[in-house]
Amino acid sequence: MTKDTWGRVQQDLLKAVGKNNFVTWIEPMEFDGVENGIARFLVPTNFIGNWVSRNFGEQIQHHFSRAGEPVERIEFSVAAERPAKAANAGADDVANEPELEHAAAKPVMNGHVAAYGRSSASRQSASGSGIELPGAPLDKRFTFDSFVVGKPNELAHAAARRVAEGGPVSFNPLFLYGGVGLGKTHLMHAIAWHLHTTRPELRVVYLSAEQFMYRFVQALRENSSMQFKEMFRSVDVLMVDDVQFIAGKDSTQEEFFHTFNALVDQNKQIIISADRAPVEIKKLEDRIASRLQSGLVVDLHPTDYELRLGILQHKVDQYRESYPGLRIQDGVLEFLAHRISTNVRVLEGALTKLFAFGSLVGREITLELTQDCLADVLRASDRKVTVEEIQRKVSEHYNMRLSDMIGPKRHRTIARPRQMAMYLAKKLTSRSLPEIGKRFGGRDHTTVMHAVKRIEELKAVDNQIAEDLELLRRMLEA
Ligand SMILES: Nc1ncnc2c1ncn2[C@@H]1O[C@H](COP(=O)(O)OP(=O)(O)OP(=O)(O)O)[C@@H](O)[C@H]1O
Repeated sequence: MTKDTWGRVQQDLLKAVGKNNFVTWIEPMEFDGVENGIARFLVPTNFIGNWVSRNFGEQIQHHFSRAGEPVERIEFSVAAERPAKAANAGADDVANEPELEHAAAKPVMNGHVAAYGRSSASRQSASGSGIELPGAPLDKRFTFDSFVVGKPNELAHAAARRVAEGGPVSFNPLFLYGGVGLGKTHLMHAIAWHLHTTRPELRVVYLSAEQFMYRFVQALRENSSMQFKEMFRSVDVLMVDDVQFIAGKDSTQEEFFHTFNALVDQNKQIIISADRAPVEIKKLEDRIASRLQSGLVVDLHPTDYELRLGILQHKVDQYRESYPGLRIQDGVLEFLAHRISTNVRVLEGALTKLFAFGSLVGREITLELTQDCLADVLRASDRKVTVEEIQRKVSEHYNMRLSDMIGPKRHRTIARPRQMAMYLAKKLTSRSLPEIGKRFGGRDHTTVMHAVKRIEELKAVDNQIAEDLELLRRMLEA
């Protein structure tokens, strides 16, 4: 058995698994020979070894047989750490992002330390290297207790709780995604607070992807990339918010990728959030997208009426503790939950404004007062997308008749856009499945459910559909 055989096997694998997979998974493996039917490889991390074994093991065996060297088993061992990256890496990321130039050059504020569990002296020192653990401050209000659970967020909440409660790592990473203001950051902070109380010995770091990049670029400028690596690799739980930010920033992505692998390898928990699913993040390297999907991916759906009402009631209860005299007329919260369906942040803002106004004028908050005080917010949320608008835009886009959206035709050229319109209706409006079904010619809610699931599957594999959806979404939300 010679290295040439491995060369041939590699060529076959390249054809079989495609260039991206090949570069990400196969190329980093160093062939170490075959002995007694066992092919041995050195890999940079356990994570890569496990992944290759699970996903490409059989193919590798198959191609060895074809090359005349049958192997019964493949074994991986971890090679020594790779040399540090070139010192000028990362410069492009900043150059691509001119407004960051200034910020990246600034030292990261001390106030941004969010490492828990050690005394402040040891907090300063990750693995004894005299470096500060990075992180953003946590919002005291963002706890599990203050997170209201409803249908649209129950899965994300359950997953976050499971991670916070610890135990054997069952899904890593946890990837949370959803539209603006739906509670991603709140859930991440809640995990951090929970861990802080229950397992104070853990080093938990929460930061935005943007801060990750600042730190990285700063480390490169100061020639301290080794400390940077050590620092991030010494944490027990890493949370990175708004990861879509690193899309298109090549060196930061690369560094993030290595940090990610190193932590997963040590069975450390990673929690990531983004405004969309990994495959939908443009300019994110495939290998990163595939790793981000390798754990549990859950989305926070747009809120429904019940959840909004629950959140409002929760806020009112909290507010009552400080202002016992607060009086709200029946129906006001229902009115707000019905009228403001954009996102929770807007809903909260509206309520705060209303409370402030109510306490200023010292009166009961009536429906009339609400309408006066929140006229601008209510007008803005009137501009929300309707199912009818979605049907119109999708039919225009696919050059079909609007009547076919609600008609009985089942040909794919009509059925597929109809499914896409149902999917968009579910994602962009607060209508329930039966309500959407009704607007599509009285179809059953299971038909809508099936459409949503089908489109979800298709957009992961069909670029055209993913792009069309993105375009339509942008036009509708404009
Ligand atoms: N289910 C919920 N219960 C209580 N408050 C919530 C809930 N969901 C969101 N909020 C509140 O709404 C506000 C926005 O939430 P958050 O910042 O977590 O959103 P996000 O998804 O991270 O948004 P962005 O994409 O803008 O970062 C916060 O004040 C948060 O406390």
